Formats: sequence, structure tokens, C-alpha cells
Amino acid sequence: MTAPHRPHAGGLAADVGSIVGGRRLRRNRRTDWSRRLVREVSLTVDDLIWPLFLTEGEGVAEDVPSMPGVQRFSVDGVVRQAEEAAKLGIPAVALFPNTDPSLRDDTGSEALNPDNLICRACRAITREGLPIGIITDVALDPYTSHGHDGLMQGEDILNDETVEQLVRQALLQADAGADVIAPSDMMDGRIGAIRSALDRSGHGDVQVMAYAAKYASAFYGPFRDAVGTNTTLVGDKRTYQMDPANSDEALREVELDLEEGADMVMIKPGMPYLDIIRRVKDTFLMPTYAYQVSGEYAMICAAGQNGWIDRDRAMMESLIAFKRAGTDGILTYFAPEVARRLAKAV
Ligand SMILES: NCc1[nH]cc(CCC(=O)O)c1CC(=O)O
Ligand SMILES: [Mg+2]
Repeated sequence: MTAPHRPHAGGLAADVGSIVGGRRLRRNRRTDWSRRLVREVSLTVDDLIWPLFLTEGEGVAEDVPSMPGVQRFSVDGVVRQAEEAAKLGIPAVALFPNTDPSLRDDTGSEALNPDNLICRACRAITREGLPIGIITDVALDPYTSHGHDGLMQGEDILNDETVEQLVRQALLQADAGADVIAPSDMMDGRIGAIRSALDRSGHGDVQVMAYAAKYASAFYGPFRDAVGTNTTLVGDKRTYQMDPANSDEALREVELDLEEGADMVMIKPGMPYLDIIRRVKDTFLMPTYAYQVSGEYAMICAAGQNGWIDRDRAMMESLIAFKRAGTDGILTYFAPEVARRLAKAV
């Protein structure tokens, strides 16, 4: 063992004019135990939500090329992933379907099929009785031939007509065993409509996690590969997803979703929007989540693969940054890996 380096030893200090009243912030950083003692936030397995992709078939596990280490699973495989998540102590999984192209149509009618991929997966996971929450995505994009989250008329995305369909989609998911309904569509008024429909149909205990401030972002690219909307999407989502230039507007979006009955709110994407997370948390003091989206995941993996950054350290640093910004939890594709790491560290 070499003696620890002592940056403050020696007699030079008195000459350093910029040291105010002997205050040296490096003192607390010298040793590992001290760094742990002064640490302000921590990341635990309780902070993790694992997004999982579904596909048809049996025994299927196919790679998503733009998301190294991420696969789409058939329902049987997703059940095994959920078991693994439960074993690791991850509180919840979030399910996203890659709908067979032949089932996608103008109105996204497959979203209303009680035997669609999502509903079958909810039932199969629920049957296992795992101590884990099932979060389902409410939006039409994996089901429409045009890849939009809502119904289209000409160039327009219809709001209220879409909301009606989202309500029916949400009820089917709740019937199938979803614990948390997570509308990601950004239509106005959908949280209130879904909340009251759930309450009226005996699903008063089903929680709602609103994708409240969801931005029209370039960082969703790999996700669209994963669910097959990269080829279907016509145009962009800027008439319903938020403008990345806006911050006050995010507070208005969150305020409305909370008034309409959201139990939890989400900001998405994550890392470029840490300022939004902090404002939302400070303003509303509600359970606040961030989605570290597919593009963020892909960037960290790609730079890591090139040897340009240390992938594992970047992964951990990105997640602690979410905690520092005020999130109560993070949807992240790194979830199982991080859970394993955290378990080893104790
Ligand atoms: N309703 C669609 C939806 N739900 C979650 C994501 C993105 C998640 C990610 O990039 O990891 C998207 C993409 C989009 O709006 O096109
Ligand atoms: Mg809104």
C-alpha cells in the first residue's frame, strides 16, 4: 500500500490567496468512505423500470440491431424476463409490442383486440404471480399503418376521437392484468378520460403513469426500429409531442395530467431534459419518472463499443444524474444489468 496522496499537506496553503477561510472542498473527497458519507443521492434497484419488447411466435428472441444487448421476445420469453426482473428486485417492467405488419391498419384496430400481444403478455405474466408491476403503453403507433399515436384525417391527428379509442385500449390492458396504464400518446384530455373509465369499470386500483412531458425527439430512433414504426411513420409527431425549446409548457402539461388524475408523471427523453425533471419535481412534489430512451441507450453503447467512452461508467453516471435531478425512478434498458451490478456491490 502506498501512502494516500495528501493534496493539502505542506506549507503552501497560506500563500494561496483564493482559499477562503481555510475552506477546502477536496477534503471530503479524499477517501472512499468519506465520499460515501457526503454523497447526496443514491441509485438503488427500486429506481429501475425495465422496458421490454414483444414479438409474435414462441421461443423467439431477436436482436434489435440499433440497441446492442436488447432483444424482442415472444410472450413465453417475456414471462422469463419478468421472472428475472422479479428475482433481481426490479419493481416493474414496461411492455411494448412489435405488431405484425399484417395487423397494422389505418385506425390501429389491433389495439382493441383483447388477444393482442400486450394483452396476452399481461395475462401470462400475471399468471406467474410475480411480485412485480406491469406497465402498459397506451398509444396507437405500434398498431397503425401510418405509425402515428392517434387517428388521422388527412394530415391531422384527431384528438378526441383518438382519446375514445385510447380509453378502450387502456380498459383492455387493465382487464388483462396491467397494474399501471401509461399513456404515451400526448393527446389532450386522455388522462382524465382513462381515469374515469377505469374507475367506472372496477379498475379503481389501477395506477396511471402519464407520459406528461413527452418531446418530439430524435432520440426515439432505435425504439422505432424495435417496434417497427421506423418504416411506417409518415412525417413527424410535432403536432402532439412537445417542442424541445419549451420548459414552462412542460409544467402546464404535468399540471393538467395531475389534475386529471395521474398518479405518477414522466418526462421523456431523459438526459437532455434533466432541467425539466428538476422543475417538475420541485413544482409538484409528485412521483416523477424519466425515460432514458432508446437513443440515449444506443449512444452510450455505441461510444462504448468504439472505445470512446467507458460504457459501464457512463451507464452508472447517467443514472445517478437522473436521481440528482429529482426523479423517483428511471425507465432504462440498462435495468437488469444495473440491478446485477448493484446487487454485487453490497
Ligand atoms: N408511443 C410511442 C412511444 N412510446 C415510447 C417511445 C420511445 C421510447 C424510446 O425511445 O426508448 C415511443 C416513441 C415515439 O413516440 O415515437
Ligand atoms: Mg398533455
